[in-house]
Amino acid sequence: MNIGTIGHVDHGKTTLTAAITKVLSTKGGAKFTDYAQIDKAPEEKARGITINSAHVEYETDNRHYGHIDCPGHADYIKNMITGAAQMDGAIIVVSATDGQMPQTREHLLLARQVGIKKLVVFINKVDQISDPEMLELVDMEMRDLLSTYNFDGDNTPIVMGSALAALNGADPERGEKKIEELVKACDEWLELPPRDLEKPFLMPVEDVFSISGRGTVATGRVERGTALKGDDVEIVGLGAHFKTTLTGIEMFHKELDRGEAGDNMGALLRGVKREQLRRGQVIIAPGSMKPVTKFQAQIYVLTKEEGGRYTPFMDNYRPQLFLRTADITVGLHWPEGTADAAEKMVMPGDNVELVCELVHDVAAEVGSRFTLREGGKTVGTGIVTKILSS
Ligand SMILES: Nc1nc2c(ncn2[C@@H]2O[C@H](COP(=O)(O)OP(=O)(O)OP(=O)(O)O)[C@@H](O)[C@H]2O)c(=O)[nH]1
Ligand SMILES: [Mg+2]
Repeated sequence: MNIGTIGHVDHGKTTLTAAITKVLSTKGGAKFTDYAQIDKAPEEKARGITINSAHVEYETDNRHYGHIDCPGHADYIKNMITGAAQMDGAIIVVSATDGQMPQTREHLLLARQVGIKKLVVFINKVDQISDPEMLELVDMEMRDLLSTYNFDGDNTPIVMGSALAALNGADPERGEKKIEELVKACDEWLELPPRDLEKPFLMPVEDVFSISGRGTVATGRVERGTALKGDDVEIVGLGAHFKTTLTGIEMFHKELDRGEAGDNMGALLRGVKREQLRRGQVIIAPGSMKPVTKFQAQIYVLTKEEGGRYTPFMDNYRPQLFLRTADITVGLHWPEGTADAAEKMVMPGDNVELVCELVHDVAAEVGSRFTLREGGKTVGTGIVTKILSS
């Protein structure tokens, strides 16, 4: 399971990450990764964007966790939107001395936008607070805030402790014990995501061939789910929306009965003409996704250092949108009701919510990720947050 620490700058995310590895290392479930090793931020390339983040791993009695801690606020935003740090759950860290702050809220919103369903809260730096009523207040406010962003504010586990004490091996009541409590809360409250194989079948069409005497074959890499020879499937996107039957599955020139997530396969489709299929469409389990032409999305606009634009853009900016194998011109607009929409600019480095109007329909759903490109370079990356029209 993949998790990570999120929350306002300086509230103790990195200290907590180090502390978790320290406490679990004494039980043999982790290799201790000290603070300085985490904040060294090894560079990684993900989807054409450089992303600074640190990955650690640890194990509890019942789970293996991959854990991501990012060095800076902008990195969290990029990570969450690009999916470079695909989190199935997260620990939101909030300092007892400050309470909730702007990035506490922003990270909660983003967590919701990228589809994280459950969180665990760690109220940190309790060693600096002597008034128990203060802590109660932070607890109450966090529950309210969670509910505001559609998380389960009433039942979300909140653990109060000191990451620094745990890291330094001081004050086990506020330190080590609280880390154990936190990890237990993660084990019990955070839910494992469905495995790709259990999801409905989806294969983006990469290429199309006709094979004389047999019919039309679409090739691509299965993104999720499983398909069996003889299954009903649906073709969606670029003006198409029809049902057919998967009459053959081919891999490495061999006929097979089954294709699944991760496979590169050829799909032989009954009664389909070559002209009916195009790169950019998807072959899916019937009814599992719809064609859409307009949606709202959370978008991160790359800086020039990241290979993005040098200049801001305005309403109705029209780059190319790449979603799986599809490549479609899109008009970007401020959501309805935005004040001064005609003059408002989007700067490189911004994280914005915009409406995307496509010139052709594409199969998409809430959570679908895409990139925006212009003149051969990636200028932005986004995730669909709301379908507006199909
Ligand atoms: N008193 C006290 N200080 C703490 C505690 N946890 C962390 N700190 C201190 O708070 C400061 C910030 O901690 P970090 O772990 O770097 O915070 P962060 O959230 O990772 O910060 P950014 O990555 O910059 O957003 C450091 O000086 C830590 O030593 C704690 O439990 N008690
Ligand atoms: Mg940090």
